[in-house]
Amino acid sequence: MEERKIKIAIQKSGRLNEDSLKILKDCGISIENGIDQLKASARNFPLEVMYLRNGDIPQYLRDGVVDLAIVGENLLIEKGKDLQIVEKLGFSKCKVSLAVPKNTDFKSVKDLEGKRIATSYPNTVNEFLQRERINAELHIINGSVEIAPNIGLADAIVDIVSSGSTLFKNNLKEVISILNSEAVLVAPPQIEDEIRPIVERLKFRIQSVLKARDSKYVLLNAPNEKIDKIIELLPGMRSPTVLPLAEEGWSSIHTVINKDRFWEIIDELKVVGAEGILVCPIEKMVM
Ligand SMILES: Nc1ncnc2c1ncn2[C@@H]1O[C@H](COP(=O)(O)OP(=O)(O)OP(=O)(O)O)[C@@H](O)[C@H]1O
Ligand SMILES: O=P(O)(O)OC[C@H]1O[C@H](OP(=O)(O)OP(=O)(O)O)[C@H](O)[C@@H]1O
Ligand SMILES: [Mg+2]
Repeated sequence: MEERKIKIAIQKSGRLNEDSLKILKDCGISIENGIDQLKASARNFPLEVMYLRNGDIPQYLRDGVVDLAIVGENLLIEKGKDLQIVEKLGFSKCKVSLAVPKNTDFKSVKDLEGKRIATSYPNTVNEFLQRERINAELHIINGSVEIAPNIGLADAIVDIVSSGSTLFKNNLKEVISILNSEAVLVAPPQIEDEIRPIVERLKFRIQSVLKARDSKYVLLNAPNEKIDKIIELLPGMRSPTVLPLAEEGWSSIHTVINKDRFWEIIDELKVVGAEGILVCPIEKMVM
């Protein structure tokens, strides 16, 4: 009997497409490429990719057309509250924010009372307005929401903000951040027993890739009398590796450092006497 494959939905084109395929590739899963194709099979993993519109994916998951998907977390808040997050993926980070024309004197959320808000995310906005006990009029538009205030269609907008340059170009300012989002691996409310082991295998690989993306492998040399001080500064997976150098009285120390704390630790290491510091990317980290 042929092994059951899991079907994963990836955005057909747009913000999530490239990084979604990249994370699968980094998991060692090679997919025959073809953006014009609707689906593609992995050569070395029981997985089939279906290229779909982001906005359609929640319904495909519920209908069982696909078993998993990569979408923006903001989409779940908008139309996928019943779906479950299997893993947060760390890319496509953005906010869903309320913005108003730059020259608007906006003091608080109360200023929205009776105003017109343009958005592509009506459920998210309605939930926000209810929470804040505000009545406002929604204008649902599917794209280029940021031009709505300039053409007189709305007093405010709610849309995705990342660098802020779209707001800037349209003379708008962000006044309230409603939620934060990043790409997530999602599943329907119930994962079928038959595919659960494959989902777990994929999740394990993704976690190894994400941990590696967050970490650097650091090698350095130090005189033996400085080793204790240096080790105090190093987190490491368990504890750092210390190896003798050919030169008497010196050692090489190897460890793993989280990229967020990286420069801070390197500066401290130099101060206590580390030399010849090498920093290397890590491909996978299996814990
Ligand atoms: N500027 C951005 N920076 C970072 N992430 C973003 C940005 N814009 C959108 N995203 C994230 O990527 C997801 C997909 O956005 P994109 O604009 O590519 O597709 P869409 O128009 O929502 O969907 P569809 O595939 O249905 O056309 C969003 O839900 C959001 O999570
Ligand atoms: O803060 P920024 O970095 O400017 O990003 C925000 C913009 O990015 C998204 O649009 P996208 O470029 O995906 O185009 P779309 O409207 O066609 O989806 C989003 O809808 C905003 O318009
Ligand atoms: Mg968009």
